[in-house]
Amino acid sequence: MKDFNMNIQRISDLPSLPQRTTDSHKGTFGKVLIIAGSPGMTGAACLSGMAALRGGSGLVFIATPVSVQSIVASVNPCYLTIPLKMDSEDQLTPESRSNLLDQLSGFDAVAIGPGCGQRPWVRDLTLHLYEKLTEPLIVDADGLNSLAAADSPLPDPAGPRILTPHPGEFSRLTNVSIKEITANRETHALEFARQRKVILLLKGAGTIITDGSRIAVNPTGNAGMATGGTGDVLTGLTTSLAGQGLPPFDAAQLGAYLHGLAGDLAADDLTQPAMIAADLIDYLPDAWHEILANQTSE
Ligand SMILES: NC(=O)C1=CN([C@@H]2O[C@H](COP(=O)(O)OP(=O)(O)OC[C@H]3O[C@@H](n4cnc5c(N)ncnc54)[C@H](OP(=O)(O)O)[C@@H]3O)[C@@H](O)[C@H]2O)[C@@H](O)CC1
Ligand SMILES: Nc1ncnc2c1ncn2[C@@H]1O[C@H](COP(=O)(O)OP(=O)(O)O)[C@@H](O)[C@H]1O
Ligand SMILES: [Mg+2]
Repeated sequence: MKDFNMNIQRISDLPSLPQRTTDSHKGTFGKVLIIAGSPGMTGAACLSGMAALRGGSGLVFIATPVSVQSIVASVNPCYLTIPLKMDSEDQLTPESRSNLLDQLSGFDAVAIGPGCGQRPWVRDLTLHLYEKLTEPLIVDADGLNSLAAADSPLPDPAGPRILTPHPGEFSRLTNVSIKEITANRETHALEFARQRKVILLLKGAGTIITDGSRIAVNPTGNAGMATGGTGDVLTGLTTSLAGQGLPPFDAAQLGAYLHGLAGDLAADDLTQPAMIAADLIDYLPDAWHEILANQTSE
């Protein structure tokens, strides 16, 4: 295999950041939608929504089941929420589905999966968005499980797709064992991205980002991030950057870098055992400081 490794040695190797001119307004930095959350897993929705805000999005909407909408809305006043109403078959009601789909073209990027649970509505919506959405779609967690459970082979997507599995989710997607994936991460990641025409962000120590030809191995992050919710944070961050107009590969690469850098800064202050996913959000400003300072100095 040709050596495509593009390890980020210097911050200037990173993709260029969205520029903030003095006359910018919240519409300049993207309006994103995150379809996330369910009873018992509202945290995933809140974490990804807050991460998208700290990623620099102008507007963040969280579409979540109406039964948990007030819980999700209560955690942070800066994102908005859209209620998802279910019928007796645990599918979206026709009104709720059309209301959501009618709004989609107004978003610059969409994410689905964090904390959704493996419900009929999640599978239906994930497969519909995966095939039809023309805007960038980030698929994580139960969105990935929906793709993995699909009866027929996945169609070529209508727009850019960023899939963000950990090895367990990737094993379900590929029917390759976790052991084999872990032993040959780059090979399996490259092949999947090339075959499915998507950006694959394979999480773990040394997260891999590939579009099937280019490949980058993320140098930031630490084992303190092995705590529930950190993947949900990455989904919000990646969606935010894609919503700000970064090409999908760059959004995934910069998202992973920022995410891991926030994790490293959190670990320095809080120790690896004591840090939690919410700390990554609190340390994103410091991570931005480091990246922005280096971008101007180099
Ligand atoms: N606060 C909230 O609301 C939170 C909500 N969350 C939501 O929970 C939902 C389920 O997501 P999930 O990742 O927790 O469970 P799942 O998809 O079953 O994967 C775990 C399995 O994969 C295996 N595995 C192997 N390698 C692995 C690796 N490197 N990293 C991770 N796992 C690895 C692992 O192996 P084992 O532990 O057996 O060794 C285990 O068998 C999802 O919607 C998510 O958004 C969470 O984000 C947490 C906070
Ligand atoms: N040992 C580690 N070193 C670096 N990063 C890690 C390590 N363990 C976990 N991470 C990162 O933490 C995140 C875990 O994602 P995920 O398993 O989806 O968490 P959750 O679903 O609980 O939010 C990924 O971004 C992964 O790269
Ligand atoms: Mg996850």
